Amino acid sequence: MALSLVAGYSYSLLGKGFSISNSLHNNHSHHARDATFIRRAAEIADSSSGFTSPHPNFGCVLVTPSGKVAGEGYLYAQGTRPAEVQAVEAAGPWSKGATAYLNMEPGDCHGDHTAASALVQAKVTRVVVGMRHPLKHLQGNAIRALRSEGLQVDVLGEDLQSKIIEEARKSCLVVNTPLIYRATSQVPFSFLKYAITADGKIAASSGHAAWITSKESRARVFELRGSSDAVIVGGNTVRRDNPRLTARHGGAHMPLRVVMTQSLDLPDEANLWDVSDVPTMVVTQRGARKSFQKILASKGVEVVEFDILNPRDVMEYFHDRGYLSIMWECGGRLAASAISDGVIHKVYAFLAPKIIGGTNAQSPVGELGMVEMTQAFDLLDVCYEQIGPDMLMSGSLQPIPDPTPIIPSENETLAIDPTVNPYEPSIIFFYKTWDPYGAFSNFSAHSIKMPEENGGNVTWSSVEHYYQASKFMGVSDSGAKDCIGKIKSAKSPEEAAKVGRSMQRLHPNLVRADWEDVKIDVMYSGLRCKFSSYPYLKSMLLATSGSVLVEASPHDLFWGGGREGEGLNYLGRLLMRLRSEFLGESTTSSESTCLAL
Ligand SMILES: NC(=O)C1=CN([C@@H]2O[C@H](COP(=O)(O)OP(=O)(O)OC[C@H]3O[C@@H](n4cnc5c(N)ncnc54)[C@H](OP(=O)(O)O)[C@@H]3O)[C@@H](O)[C@H]2O)C=CC1
Ligand SMILES: Nc1c(N[C@@H]2O[C@H](COP(=O)(O)O)[C@@H](O)[C@H]2O)[nH]c(=O)[nH]c1=O
Repeated sequence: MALSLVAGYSYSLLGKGFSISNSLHNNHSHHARDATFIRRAAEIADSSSGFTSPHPNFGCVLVTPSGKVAGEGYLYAQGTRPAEVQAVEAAGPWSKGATAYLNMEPGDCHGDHTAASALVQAKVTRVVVGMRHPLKHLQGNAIRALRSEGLQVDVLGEDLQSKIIEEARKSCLVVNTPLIYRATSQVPFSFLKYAITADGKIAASSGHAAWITSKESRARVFELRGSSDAVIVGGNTVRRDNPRLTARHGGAHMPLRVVMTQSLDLPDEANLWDVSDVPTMVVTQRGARKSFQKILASKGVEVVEFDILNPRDVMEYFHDRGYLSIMWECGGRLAASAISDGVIHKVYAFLAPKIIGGTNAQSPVGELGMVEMTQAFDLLDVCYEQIGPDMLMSGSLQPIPDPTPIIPSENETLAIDPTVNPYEPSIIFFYKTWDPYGAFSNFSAHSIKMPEENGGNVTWSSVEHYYQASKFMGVSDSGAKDCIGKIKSAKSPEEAAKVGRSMQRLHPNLVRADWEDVKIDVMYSGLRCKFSSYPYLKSMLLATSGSVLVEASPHDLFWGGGREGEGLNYLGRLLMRLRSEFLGESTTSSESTCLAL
């Protein structure tokens, strides 16, 4: 049973040990109680930080009418089971009549096994939502769906308003700051981290910087790296420090390592060129040192050229790549350029109790062109924390953008734009699961049941799990079976992709010999199964009729469309083929190998 009914205390199965005493409960207003549990939902929403790549953070706390926590859940990664589904399972019969506290409105509310359907089926009667989903195409949908099922839905800042509620709402904004940036600007959330001496230097005048801060501070830096999609340094830092930039924090997630360099005058040998565990990307000026670009590519380093290399264009590119959170770990020159471009949103300054002196020793931010103190940027929401002998000061350069929506009226109808010709073929882009049409992605949380060679059948958590595992199928080697097992038990599609790709690279002998010939068919059978198993997905696909479907991956030139349309877009093509088949337009209807779930 998920609930411990010790008088005045509650305890969740997740072992996180959260409780609220009856006396406290009795003494607080309803707002205080709602605020407490919303804060808790926001707190657990961040539980996967450092283990998976940044994604929208969802937490759910189910509370009985007497104020006891019956179940909790959080989203582990994109494409995994919703927080609400987990909380309802943990609460069992205690869900009935309970209040669900959600830090953010759920995204997907179509079909079964979604956050909304789980709450409805479990007979939850009230839902308190910390904030509406900030992405426009998802905003309000789940709230409307829940209300239409008769649940009372109270949204903080709309249905509930007070100082204590506003503070609780802030914790919801903070835990999804990167997503809010994605919704409100064309760049990911970025933070600048640096280590300085007490006299404000990031290195000695010689350029030597290892180390300014303590082991404890550097351990915190590893955590910050682990919570990011990418870590960026400039060319000088590579030449001077030969950094590794890995997240050695004990979590599973490793960010992409990025070097920004105009000259591409980088060493032939560097720690960052070892990509056996973590990928590296070099972003540079178009045409820079073509021969060195080839050397880097031969080592497995991705090189991306820009017409004019600058932080803003790089961040816009990273936004298109679906990244949510970026850490800048560069020196003062690049930091100043990024701040001037307006792409740095937060600063983490680690201050060590040391003096190094030196008139030529660098400071963490180079020339910004300011001449009077009144021009200085004031940091907002500043926090101070002692870490070992050092101090960490963090603060925002800009307030978190306000995602407050214009609340759509109940009977609002979509205005028709007369400039749009409905007969003109349009292009529908899809990529990350939280994008519009994100359900088309292989990483979406739709399990599929596929037949096995021995006549049985297997359920795969996502098309990506099935696709990656297929690389090793039919190979009579216990190593190949191990790979399949590891991919099958991967906790998320991104983990399945990581395991599959690294096994393929490290053990090419375990990959089926005909993989390159069959991979498109394998993908097609997985997609066919997915869209046949979920009627609402099939309808969604059919509704795109007349539009070209493109996987908007700017870097995958086989499955995706590429940055400038140079990709082969096989994923989009297969979906269009499937759509034709469903529409009965295709004469080459393939035999379905999918089993009903
Ligand atoms: N204590 C700390 O927290 C840290 C200290 N350091 C120290 O800082 C020093 C290096 O500092 P610094 O040279 O400022 O840092 P970086 O090397 O991080 O940044 C400057 C370099 O970035 C590249 N770059 C690309 N685009 C731009 C752009 N638009 N504007 C500016 N630079 C761009 C250039 O590389 P290219 O020349 O290849 O074209 C340029 O030389 C080293 O001594 C290092 O040890 C570095 C990081 C953190
Ligand atoms: N010197 C300095 C930092 N420097 C940063 O760390 C990088 C080295 O990372 P790695 O090779 O992974 O250990 C280096 O290039 C620079 O970006 N960081 C800190 O927290 N404290 C310090 O004192």
